[in-house]
Amino acid sequence: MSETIRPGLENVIASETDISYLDVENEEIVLRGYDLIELAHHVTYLDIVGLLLDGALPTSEQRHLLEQKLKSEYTFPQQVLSILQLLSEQSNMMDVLRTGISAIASFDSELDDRSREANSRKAIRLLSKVPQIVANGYRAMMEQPFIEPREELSYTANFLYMITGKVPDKLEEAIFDQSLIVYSEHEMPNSTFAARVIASTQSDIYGALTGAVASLKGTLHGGANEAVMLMLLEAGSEANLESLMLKKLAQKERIMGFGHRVYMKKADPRAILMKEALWKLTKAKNQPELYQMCVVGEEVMKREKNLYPNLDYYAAPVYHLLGIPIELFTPVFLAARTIGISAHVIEQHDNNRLFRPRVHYTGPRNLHPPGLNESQESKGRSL
Ligand SMILES: CC(=O)SCCNC(=O)CCNC(=O)[C@H](O)C(C)(C)COP(=O)(O)OP(=O)(O)OC[C@H]1O[C@@H](n2cnc3c(N)ncnc32)[C@H](O)[C@@H]1OP(=O)(O)O
Ligand SMILES: O=C([O-])CC(=O)C(=O)O
Repeated sequence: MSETIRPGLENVIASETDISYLDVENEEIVLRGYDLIELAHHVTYLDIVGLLLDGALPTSEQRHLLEQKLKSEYTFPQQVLSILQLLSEQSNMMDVLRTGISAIASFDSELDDRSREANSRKAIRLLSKVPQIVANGYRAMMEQPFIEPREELSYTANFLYMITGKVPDKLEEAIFDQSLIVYSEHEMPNSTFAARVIASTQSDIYGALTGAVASLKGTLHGGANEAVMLMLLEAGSEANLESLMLKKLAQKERIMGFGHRVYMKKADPRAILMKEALWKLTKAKNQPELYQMCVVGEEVMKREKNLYPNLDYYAAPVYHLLGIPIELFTPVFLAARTIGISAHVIEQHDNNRLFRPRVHYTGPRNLHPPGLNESQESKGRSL
């Protein structure tokens, strides 16, 4: 057995996949052969859903059918809403989401059918229901009345509407849609790996996604977008942000929204796209200070640590300007990533090999229970 250890499985190839690939050298996120950033400029989130689920970009007729299918699954079990209401009002919204996804599993009659067709149908159901858990889970915590999806709105506009209670304008909808695209899929991050590990036991797609939620909650992963916004609000101005960052760095703290296991010394292409989106939004909403503040933060980190922003750094202020509560930034990330994770679970089930790595053991050996002489052979417990 090879004894090479890669802590954090850094650079270890864990799977074969035809879903996506981070081509760091050429600064491209490859999504089923396309450049994700190019897609984000030219297609919608629903096209990405079709691409990830069926392997090809949908025609406009197929896109329409896909949207109809999603909307036909909007019905939501009242029992799950009641479960969400029973949770503590102090709950972290990712925990609420985790509970909600776990609970809706029991209402899916195809839960234990691992066929590609059934898995695809379950992915559609999840895409219809996860945004509702995000929006109504928050309402349950805030003791606000639940909100119903509106079928006359696009899938994306409805998601934002259910969160904010306000129908977004065209720019807000387009920028939110772009954010869902860039969050939709990213090769083998911790959450996707967690989902694939779970799916590799032949467990179901809901369980795999539930595990992925727990993974994404952490601040070294999806939780960073919320931490970024809290930092920006704490600073409140360009000058304060610089001094806050310098103080954190002097205390050897990590600055959320910077660095990345795969890109690390290169720009995250998605952050560049969200930076452009932030510029457009701050201009439309006449709030240039927020954009300027983020640019200063980026410059400080480049100068001090030679680190680049990741997607979470620029998605955070974008979500803030779209009126999304900070506690929902990471749940929205998960909702967008539901399609990517579903594609990975389907691929895992289609071509499965159980994940079961080994360890390099560093603990003691040859210990014996008290009272047993080292030279005596263990004869087992006499009962
Ligand atoms: C969409 C996403 O999920 S993207 C990730 C979102 N997460 C964050 O933004 C959290 C902040 N960033 C980080 O903690 C890291 O960059 C990670 C976890 C994303 C990647 O980390 P790793 O690949 O494990 O890199 P590692 O921890 O080895 O860092 C390498 C060096 O860069 C430093 N570093 C990395 N990121 C940061 C940061 N955000 N702030 C300060 N220093 C950092 C580390 O301290 C380390 O320095 P050292 O060699 O002097 O000890
Ligand atoms: O790729 C990663 O490790 C984290 C990330 O950026 C993502 O999941 O979008």
